[in-house]
Amino acid sequence: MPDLLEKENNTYAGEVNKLAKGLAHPNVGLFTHIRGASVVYGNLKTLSPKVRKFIEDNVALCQPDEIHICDGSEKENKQLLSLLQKKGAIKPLPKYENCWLARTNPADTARVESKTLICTEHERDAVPTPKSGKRGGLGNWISPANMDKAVQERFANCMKGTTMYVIPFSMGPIQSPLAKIGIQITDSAYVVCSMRIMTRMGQAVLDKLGNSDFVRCLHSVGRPKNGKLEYPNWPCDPERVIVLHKPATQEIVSYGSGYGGNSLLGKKCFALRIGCTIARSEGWLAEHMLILGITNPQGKKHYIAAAFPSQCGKTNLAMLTPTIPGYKAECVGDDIAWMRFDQNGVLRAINPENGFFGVAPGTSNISNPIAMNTIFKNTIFTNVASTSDGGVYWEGLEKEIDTSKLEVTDWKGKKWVRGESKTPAAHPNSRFCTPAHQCPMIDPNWESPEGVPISAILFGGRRPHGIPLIYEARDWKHGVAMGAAIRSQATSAAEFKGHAVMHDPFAMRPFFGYNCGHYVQHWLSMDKPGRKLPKVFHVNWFGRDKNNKFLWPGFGENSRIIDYIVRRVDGEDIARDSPIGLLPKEGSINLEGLPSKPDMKALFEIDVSFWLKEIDSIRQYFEEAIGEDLPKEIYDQLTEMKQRLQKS
Ligand SMILES: Nc1nc2c(ncn2[C@@H]2O[C@H](COP(=O)(O)OP(=O)(O)OP(=O)(O)O)[C@@H](O)[C@H]2O)c(=O)[nH]1
Ligand SMILES: O=C([O-])CC(=O)C(=O)O
Ligand SMILES: [Mn+2]
Repeated sequence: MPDLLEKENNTYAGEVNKLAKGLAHPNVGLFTHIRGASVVYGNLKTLSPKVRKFIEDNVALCQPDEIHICDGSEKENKQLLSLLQKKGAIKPLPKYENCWLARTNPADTARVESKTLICTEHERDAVPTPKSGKRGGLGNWISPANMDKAVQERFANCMKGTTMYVIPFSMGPIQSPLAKIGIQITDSAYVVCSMRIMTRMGQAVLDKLGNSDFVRCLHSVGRPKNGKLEYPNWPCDPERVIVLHKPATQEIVSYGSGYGGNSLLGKKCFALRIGCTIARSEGWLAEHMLILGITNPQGKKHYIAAAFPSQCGKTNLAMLTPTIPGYKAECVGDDIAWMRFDQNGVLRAINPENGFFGVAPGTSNISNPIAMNTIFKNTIFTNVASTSDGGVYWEGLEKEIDTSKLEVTDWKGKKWVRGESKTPAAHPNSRFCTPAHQCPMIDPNWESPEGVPISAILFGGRRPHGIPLIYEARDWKHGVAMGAAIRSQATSAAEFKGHAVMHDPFAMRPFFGYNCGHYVQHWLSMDKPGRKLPKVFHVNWFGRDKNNKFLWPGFGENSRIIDYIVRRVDGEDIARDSPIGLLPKEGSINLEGLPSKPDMKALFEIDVSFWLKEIDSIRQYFEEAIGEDLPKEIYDQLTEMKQRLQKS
């Protein structure tokens, strides 16, 4: 494949002139300049002085040839998609409507936690002080001077010969008082098209912004130091990847990766890492949580929010198809929740995103029919396999796509044969990026400016052994301790190998924007007079039996647990005490109609020796990773639980 990016005439203006005559934005042709770079798309006049200054500073740094100010229009989107296609960065999937496939450099397929840093004056503001030099794994710190250096080293002249895109975007519905605005600069059209799906993007955001401040986001896919691109279709610089956040000035800088979690800066970087620092100072919560609406057979509706680590079932639960009769589920969000108590003391949540960036493998009509009814139009797929009929394929679709009659090309672009090929067809962290409004069960209130009221919060993770299917916190403090103590098997969402059980407080380990201990303190501080605190639960869909089979059928059958939760919220007397929290009374989980009875004894067994060990390892982790920064109340919770277990 020739490196089209190298060619001078491959600039955006060149493309527009050659390819897209008549499609171009009215301002193309009326070139103006910012520091020598020509504005080839968009209207400089609509930019506030602050936005203009932000662009100017970064033009001076990155030295792009051209500047494109995104308006978010359909026309613009079409142009960029055809540009990406021409460059070989994406290919169309003609089996579906307006769907595209991107294959990344195989070295750029997931978030890189070790290269994700928080920049503060004092290290302790960003990360907890670990005991005696042990690495805590709860974030990485960088000093302001080193951040400046890292930026200079990577960004100086990094956009020479290319186009700089300026993306104004809103996290949250533009008119919501809970929404926040960012501007992302990037040199990737893939990022622009993806941001258009994942956020509210374009001119309307600039109109709303006026001359107010915004979160400053700078991104470049970068280039290796030697200038050689191993995968010209997917420029990146894996060796020098870095994702930086400076809460004090609300700045995000990301270099070297085009993969969503590192490059769509509205998502993890803004909505979680910077978001949680804003939330802390303004008294609310920015969380790695799905938001689900659930209406019971009597017509009463509740909303729940749930935090599970990456690849642990948020999207699937957010798109639940209840298997018990009379229940209706509706989706507000699948990954991030911004929540604040209103003047009536009700916790209200918005989904700051506008689309789903979901894990493809495992998604099927059996596991998640709702996702399957969402993703086959206007979607960008990344690192899935493709089929000779212009469709997509991944592990989990074996029963739905007969690959014996088709040729399959794996995520790396190689021929793949089921049963013969030794590697998976799709990358385990391959994703779909799809508009939320296409979801057939999207909640009528999903864009409600004031947010939806939250009745229950769930924490969970992948725990093969020892952790029951569901248990309930005794009170808020216990619930906060539950969140802080989340552990889960590693997945392919980040760079870790294997399935070791890792600690992941609040499912936020990769996403803390400030010291995790202070974060836990912030959660404790939510308990104020006059507030209706949600009930807190811990769930585990991933328990396994002796043969390593899942004990619980999961997916749609999780509605049986959601049913139990909303009945608890409504005050039903169906829980019993146990040393670890409240467990369902026998017979209180509706199992009617399940094709085979799960082993409820195994699903709810409380093995005292397991739990004593579990508590010791959690305490050890807290002491080593968070130390004195963790509030004493949380250590007390562990002590009390241990005493209860020892008495039982
Ligand atoms: N056994 C079992 N697997 C599940 C269940 N729910 C989800 N999974 C699997 O877990 C994997 C990840 O599920 P997702 O719903 O995409 O996870 P997520 O938390 O949204 O992931 P991120 O987008 O990385 O944050 C998929 O392979 C699912 O098939 C369940 O109830 N039981
Ligand atoms: O950020 C990403 O890569 C995708 C995601 O939702 C997660 O990992 O939680
Ligand atoms: Mn996620």
